[in-house]
Order: sequence, then structure tokens, then C-alpha cells
Amino acid sequence: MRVGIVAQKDNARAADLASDIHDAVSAEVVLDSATAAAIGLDGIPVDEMDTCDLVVSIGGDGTFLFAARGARDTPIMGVNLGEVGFLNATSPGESVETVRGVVAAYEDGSMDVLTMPRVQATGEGWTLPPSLNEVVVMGGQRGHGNGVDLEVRVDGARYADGRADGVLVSTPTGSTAYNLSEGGPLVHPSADALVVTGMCAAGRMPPLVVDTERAVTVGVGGASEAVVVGDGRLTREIEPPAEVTIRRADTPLRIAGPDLDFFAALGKLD
Ligand SMILES: NC(=O)c1ccc[n+]([C@@H]2O[C@H](COP(=O)([O-])OP(=O)(O)OC[C@H]3O[C@@H](n4cnc5c(N)ncnc54)[C@H](O)[C@@H]3O)[C@@H](O)[C@H]2O)c1
Ligand SMILES: Nc1ncnc2c1ncn2[C@@H]1O[C@H](COP(=O)(O)OP(=O)(O)OP(=O)(O)O)[C@@H](O)[C@H]1O
Repeated sequence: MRVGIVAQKDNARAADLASDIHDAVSAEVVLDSATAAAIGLDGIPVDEMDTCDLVVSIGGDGTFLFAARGARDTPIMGVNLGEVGFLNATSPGESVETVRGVVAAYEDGSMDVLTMPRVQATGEGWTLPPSLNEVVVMGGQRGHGNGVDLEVRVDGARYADGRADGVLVSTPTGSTAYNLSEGGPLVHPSADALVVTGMCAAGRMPPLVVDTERAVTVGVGGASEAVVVGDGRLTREIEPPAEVTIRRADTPLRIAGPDLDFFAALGKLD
């Protein structure tokens, strides 16, 4: 078995924990290049973490989203060193024992894995990599006097249109992040749903919940520039008029380790 560790860059505590896990686990362990360099070892790029059987992310939600991109469909578990750490179910103090337990479960074939959907945006001639939280389609800048004309369709049927800062399509995982700030609903992780949430829409565009088989198409016009952003980091500039389709990605996230206690984790958001 091969365990990959991605630790938050430039965080000595994350590098120390990575080193502790490296020494304590009875499997081959590879560190991401930046962390490995910090502790004098060879590492592999985060983008190659899908060559492992388990990925451990040590950091906050940003690090988890980054590690999850490289993990693709390799199971991932999060150790929380972040301020919010909504996506990370394991505390630093429990991390060595928890990783050892997950490795033992992998080796005896009893490792539990929970899958969560990702979403993916496609436009004319391009596709963004899958996003775990959300895809946002918005004007080049937010705020008064900016914005874009949007038309939102679900499987081709018009849902809403009008001027707005943008619209986002969130997974259940992302419902507690940007979606919540924009007035969208919380979605329990057991619900197989996507949320379409308007961002400061001038007209009527209440948050809409659809099942994960629907394709959400966003027509964008009325602005000289617009952008599609996945998980805050995957960016594609588009030139209106343009159309973006957001669908469930083929590769879901696979989470290993202890289950996140959704209702307890909500307390982290206050
Ligand atoms: N206004 C907002 O609320 C806002 C703005 C930008 C990005 N975000 C979120 O941050 C994510 C990462 O983007 P970034 O790297 O540019 O920003 P970032 O790393 O600065 O993260 C922004 C905050 O969102 C929290 N967060 C991320 N995913 C979460 C989740 N699933 N549940 C609860 N909280 C979560 C993080 O802990 C952090 O406090 C995006 O996917 C987006 O959901 C939120
Ligand atoms: N090991 C690493 N190698 C390279 N880049 C990294 C690594 N770890 C994190 N990063 C970069 O840092 C970003 C995440 O850091 P960020 O500052 O958002 O912290 P965080 O994990 O969300 O923690 P906090 O909750 O404290 O903000 C990632 O999106 C990635 O770009």
C-alpha cells in the first residue's frame, strides 16, 4: 500500500505531523514535493497523488481542496489544522492513530469509503477539472454597476434570467461554503443534489435544488468579460455572449477515515 501526504505549504506544524505519520505508518509513504523538500526527503507532485491508495491532507479546507484535486478518485482523509476545517474530520492529536487504523483497514479489505459528487463546467472548446465545492459563473467584477445578464436552464428548460453578479452551482459538500454566503441552503451530505444559487440577482432567482443527473446551463451576456471559477482556484475566462454547462463530474470524491459529523461541523462556521 502507498500513502500520499499533502501538508499545508510553509506550515511547520503540518510538516511535523506529516513526518510523524511518515514514521508511524507500516506502508510506503510519499510526501508532496514542497513538504518533502522542507524535511529533506524526495517527494512527488500533488498532481501525482492519484498513484497512491490513500491520500492524507494536513491543513485547512484550502489544502483539502488542493489535495483532493490531485487525489482524483483515490480515497482522501483530512487532518484539520485550519481555522474552519469543515472538510477535515480528524484532529491533529488523533491523526497518527487514525491514519494507522485506516491503513490497517485498507490492508484487511475493510476500509469504508464515502463518495461525494463533484461538479464540472464545460464551454465551447474547454472543460474545467472537477470541483468539489462549486462552480461559479460571474462577471469580471462584482458590485454595483458590474454584473452580467444570465439565463439559467435546467436540462434545456428555462428556470430564471436577469442581471446578477453571477450564479453558482454547488455540491452538498460546497453548500456550507460560498453557496451559504450567497443565501443558498445547507444540503445534508446524504442528499444526492446540486444547488443553483443566484449571486445578488436583481430579479427573481431563488436558490433551486436539482438532482445530480440534471445539466445546468448558464447563458452569459451583457458584459465585456466573465469568468468561470471552480473551488475558488480553477479559473476560465470567457467572452460573452457565451454558454457554460455544469454537470456532475464522472469522478466523485472518495472520503476515507472517520465520518464528518455534519451537524457538529456546522458549529465551526460561526
Ligand atoms: N464569500 C465566500 O463565502 C467565499 C468566497 C470565495 C471562496 N469561498 C469558498 O472557498 C473555497 C475555496 O476558495 P479559495 O481557495 O479562494 O478560498 P479560501 O481558501 O480563502 O477559503 C475561504 C473559506 O471557505 C472555507 N471553506 C472552504 N470549503 C468549505 C466547505 N466545503 N464548507 C465550509 N467552509 C468551507 C474555508 O475554510 C475558508 O474559511 C471555494 O470553493 C468557496 O466555496 C467562499
Ligand atoms: N503542500 C503544498 N504544496 C503546494 N501548494 C500547497 C500545499 N499545501 C497548500 N498549498 C497551496 O495553498 C493553498 C491552501 O492554503 P490556504 O492558505 O487556503 O490554507 P488552508 O489549508 O485553507 O488553511 P486555513 O484554513 O488556515 O486558511 C492551496 O490551494 C494550494 O494552492
